[in-house]
Amino acid sequence: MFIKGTRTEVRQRSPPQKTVSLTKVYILGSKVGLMFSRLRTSLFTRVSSSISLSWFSTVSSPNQLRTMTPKDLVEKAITDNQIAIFSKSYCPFCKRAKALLKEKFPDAKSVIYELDEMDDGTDIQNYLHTKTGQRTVPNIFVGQEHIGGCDDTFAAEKAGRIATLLQ
Ligand SMILES: N[C@@H](CCC(=O)N[C@@H](CS)C(=O)NCC(=O)O)C(=O)O
Repeated sequence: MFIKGTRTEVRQRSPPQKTVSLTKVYILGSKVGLMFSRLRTSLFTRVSSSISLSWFSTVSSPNQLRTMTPKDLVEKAITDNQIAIFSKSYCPFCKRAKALLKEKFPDAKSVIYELDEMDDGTDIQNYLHTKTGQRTVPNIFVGQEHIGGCDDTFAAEKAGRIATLLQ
């Protein structure tokens, strides 16, 4: 603006610094993130223990076997159990097969490995592929015999083969 030939600058005040409030937002964001992370961990722990307490009553937790090689883990799971299921927690075929076997054979000594939740899950899946020729999950063994995937398990159960293998 010009007044009497002299240039008068009209300076606007710079807005108040936002650093403090941004820092607060950042801290709040971190706290919310931490809360979600804790909630997720607690849910995971609860789900894992509820599975362990129901159908795998007589089997040691899969986590205790983590130091074994993939081959030893697979072979021990098969020899130590009547039913061994190599699964992935989110897999719908795995869910169907697990539900069927649990419903029809609730007393069978069983173990389920959720390969997607294990550090060496991919190595275990690779070993299963070498052993059985099957690349997919679920990969199921009953009475030390390879049954196959979900469809194979339903067919075997319908044919009475699983009941026979468990006798
Ligand atoms: N027909 C198969 C289908 C199994 C299948 O497609 N499983 C998927 C997961 S839902 C799989 O193994 N994908 C490859 C992988 O996860 O490595 C069965 O009855 O088991």
